Amino acid sequence: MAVWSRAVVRWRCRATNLTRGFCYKPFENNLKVPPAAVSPASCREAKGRNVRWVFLGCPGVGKGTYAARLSKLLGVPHIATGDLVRQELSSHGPLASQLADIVNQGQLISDEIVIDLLSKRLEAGESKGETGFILDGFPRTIRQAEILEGVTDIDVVINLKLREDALIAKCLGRRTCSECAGNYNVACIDMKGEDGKTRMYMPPLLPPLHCETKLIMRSDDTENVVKERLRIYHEMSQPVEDFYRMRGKLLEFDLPGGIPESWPKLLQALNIYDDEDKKSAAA
Ligand SMILES: Nc1ncnc2c1ncn2[C@@H]1O[C@H](COP(=O)(O)OP(=O)(O)O)[C@@H](O)[C@H]1O
Repeated sequence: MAVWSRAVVRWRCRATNLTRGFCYKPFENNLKVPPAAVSPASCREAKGRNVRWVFLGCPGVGKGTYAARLSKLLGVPHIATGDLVRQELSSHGPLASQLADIVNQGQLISDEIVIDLLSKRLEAGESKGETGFILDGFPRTIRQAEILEGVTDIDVVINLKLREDALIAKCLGRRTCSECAGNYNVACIDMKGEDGKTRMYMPPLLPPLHCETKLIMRSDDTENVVKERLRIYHEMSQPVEDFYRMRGKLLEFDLPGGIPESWPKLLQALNIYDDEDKKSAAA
């Protein structure tokens, strides 16, 4: 059976399991802010819900950062297709050299391959008893969105937004510790509010001393490749925003600044209230 058919069959089988225990009602409107699916909840209550959330947004906007924080807070897996692709690249398996060229040119890998990688990850999680997920970097094409919609009920799609000059600076400032895999950002963004744009201040997220000498950059975080990824995002992935907007699932979130400023506001937008808010924002 072709990779594509196998992937879809797997998705279809999994849908039965993933939709079991589903707590949120799908939205019944197409308003800018989805109300029902994010009914107010304390962290403890929210943890009991098998959330099926998706993060959309341009490269560098912070999908990984905020998805990882929510994943920790709500106790659901954070699944980033970019990470799955990078794992495949570092495995030096049969797909690796084919994928390396595509990723390093800032292009998207085929829907078939990405769905196959994601299906395997979901299957592995399912066998460990995982329910719910926060997807980051998927879907990125209308075809991917249609497949996902066909197999599970996504509750909320969080569309993170940031001005383009800040996105480029953030991608170029990204660093990962080669030892502990911690993610940091050495860029200090302080952009003036010209041409109707609001001032944007994002402090760097510096590594601890013991990571400083072990920092590496992603091979696709060079200026030309970042610009190409942004172009591809506008062409291929922006229509996905409309796909979810029309279904009343899109929660637009303009990042007001760095993590300390944005995190509490994101929780507020998601209707999650947390006595520990201030503590977690500062962490
Ligand atoms: N859903 C997807 N569809 C196609 N390609 C993907 C997908 N997710 C990740 N990739 C590939 O992996 C690369 C890295 O993804 P990611 O880490 O999410 O990057 P970004 O910082 O651009 O959001 C992408 O540029 C693309 O080549």
